[in-house]
Amino acid sequence: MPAQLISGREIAATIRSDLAERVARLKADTGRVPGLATVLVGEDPASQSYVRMKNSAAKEAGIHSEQITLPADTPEAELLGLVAGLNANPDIHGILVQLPLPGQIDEQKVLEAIDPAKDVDGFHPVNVGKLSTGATDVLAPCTPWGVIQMLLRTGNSPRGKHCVVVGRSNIVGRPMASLLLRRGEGGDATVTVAHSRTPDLGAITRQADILIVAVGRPDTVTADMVRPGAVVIDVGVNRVDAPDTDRGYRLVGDVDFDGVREVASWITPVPGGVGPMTITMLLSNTVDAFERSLER
Ligand SMILES: Nc1nc(=O)c2c([nH]1)NC[C@@H]1CN(c3ccc(C(=O)N[C@@H](CCC(=O)O)C(=O)O)cc3)C=[N+]21
Repeated sequence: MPAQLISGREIAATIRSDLAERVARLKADTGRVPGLATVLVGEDPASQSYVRMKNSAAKEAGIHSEQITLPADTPEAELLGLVAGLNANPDIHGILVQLPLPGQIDEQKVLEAIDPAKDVDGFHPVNVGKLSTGATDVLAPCTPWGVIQMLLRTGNSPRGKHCVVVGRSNIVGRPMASLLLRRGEGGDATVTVAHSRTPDLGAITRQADILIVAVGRPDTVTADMVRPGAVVIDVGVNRVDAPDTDRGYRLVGDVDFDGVREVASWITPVPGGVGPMTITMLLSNTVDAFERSLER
């Protein structure tokens, strides 16, 4: 029997409608709404489309959303100045600087300039440090946080399971491992982290009850690398040429979907899997950041 699909699109829609209700209630109670600022430097088409999707999703949930677009040759100092202004802006509770940034800008410096309380990406070293020391009152990076929600909402709690994470990036692999290791709901897993340079990757991935793949290369995981009955989460979003389509490309994940779906018990599609959850958890983090700002 082929694997059941984990529809990120459906789970995201449920969470977004809950968020919209939460925002409406907060607005009735406080007269204010959460505010999100997205900053895009340059004109990379994929980044433009992600930022557009983030803004429209925010507006649909009733979140105030501002998009700031700067030219590709913006000096680092100017971007740092913009971030300082957003840090001081009482109508903005979440700041997202779209990555990657152009070469003249030191990404780490920009991420460190964002007020940790407004860091809805969860990339500031203070938030990274808190998460990796097990804090639960922290803004968690959107993609791995979305993966946790997908697991919980399909009855696939990671508690007591062997989770294998393939990929060690700061935006997915490392925070994914931290979340799975945390005490409490969504955590309590046994975690192995592997990556593209792991020799005999299949020997590791075949041990997984839950296999999470975030490498950024199509066909990184094939059917022979998956234990029958495993849950497979595909974080990859790769554009591959497809001259016969309108857009000229097709999106595929890091997992050989057609092969692996015959072996796994559950699997996420691409598109319609983790991607929509990433955007949803950004909204969720923005509402959380707003609520915490009210408590201060
Ligand atoms: N500061 C920062 N934060 C990010 O969260 C961030 C970033 N920079 N840079 C780039 C990556 C990538 N990312 C995605 C978000 C949504 C989809 C998504 O919704 N994908 C749809 C399809 C979209 C399409 O059709 O192109 C899907 O998978 O169904 C994908 C990728 C966020 N990122």
